Amino acid sequence: MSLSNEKRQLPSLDMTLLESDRPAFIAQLRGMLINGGFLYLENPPVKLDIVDKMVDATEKFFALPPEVKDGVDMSGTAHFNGYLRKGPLENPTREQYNYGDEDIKLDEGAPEYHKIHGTTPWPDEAVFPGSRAVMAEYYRQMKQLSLDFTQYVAEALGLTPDAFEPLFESDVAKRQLRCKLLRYPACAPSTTGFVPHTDSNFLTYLLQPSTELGLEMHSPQGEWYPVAPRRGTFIVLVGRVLEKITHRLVKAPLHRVVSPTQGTRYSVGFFQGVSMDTRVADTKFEFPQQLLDLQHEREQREKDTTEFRFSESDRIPAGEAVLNFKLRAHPLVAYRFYPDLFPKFFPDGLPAKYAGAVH
Ligand SMILES: O=C(O)CCC(=O)C(=O)O
Ligand SMILES: [Fe+2]
Repeated sequence: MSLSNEKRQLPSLDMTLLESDRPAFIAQLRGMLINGGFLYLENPPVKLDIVDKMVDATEKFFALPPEVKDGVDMSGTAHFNGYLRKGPLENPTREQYNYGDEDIKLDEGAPEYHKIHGTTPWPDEAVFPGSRAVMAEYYRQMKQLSLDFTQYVAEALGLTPDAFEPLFESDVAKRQLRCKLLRYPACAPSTTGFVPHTDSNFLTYLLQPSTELGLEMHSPQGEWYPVAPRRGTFIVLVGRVLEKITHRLVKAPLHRVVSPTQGTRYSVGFFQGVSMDTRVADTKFEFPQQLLDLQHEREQREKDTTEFRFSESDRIPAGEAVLNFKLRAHPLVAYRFYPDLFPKFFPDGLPAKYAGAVH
């Protein structure tokens, strides 16, 4: 039977429980990971003062003149950081800005896919005063949350807290983390702001600062339902890497964004990926039978009969899989920064619409 949206109870995990009743916190997290793969994280250690400053910085970024935003366009770097606009200048359906760790230096002889990790083009301090520092501080705090939360997830899945460490760069400074600011302007009803997808990474932490609805989850019964913004929370989502390394003990939830019809919706995503060199299909974890039983019950209930299989992209290093995906999506970056790989993805050369950009 399908639930009407009014009756739908969305999973919510209070981080203060970690101190007062850790076993209860871990048990609740376990249930939410196995059944649903997403949750509202209440009372996170990242406090409202930095969150509010981050939201202010996000709004200020998108309010910059188009030529400033174009000056930090993603197509100007090899690292998939910077500004990206979907749709025409006057009428975009989505704008986005990605940034990550600074001071990344490629090791001598590193494989080509290590280039996905690198610096971000920033607007000049003169036109964007103070905001870069705020964004760096938000990133620092989210990074710490992601390191801690990874341990809780391992524990919730019946493993030792550090069980997932081998998946990540041993040097914490080099971990695959990215922050993405999103702006969705008002559009005609039922405009798609972000197509239905599962996140490809390990875990995602979404901040939804606007009151506008937009984010929707797909229920096992096949309905889309809203996941409304709640002040002071993050929405944590399981990504496909976590789904795969657990052989689907947890599942990455399908979600989408419907554009607002009035007002502007902002969202800030913090994306935690595994090491560029991790081959997802080579990982091996032993989960307690009691948890595998819960997985089985979920699969029965949801009539989920598809067999778990790794795909070809799980057998290559995770960074290479990310690069392959991104190069297809960003022909100009492929052309400018990955000339050896470019012909593999674009045997007929640059698509015509980019011709003007390379002369
Ligand atoms: O706009 C949002 O809140 C979600 C965006 C999203 O799903 C993504 O960037 O993967
Ligand atoms: Fe997503």
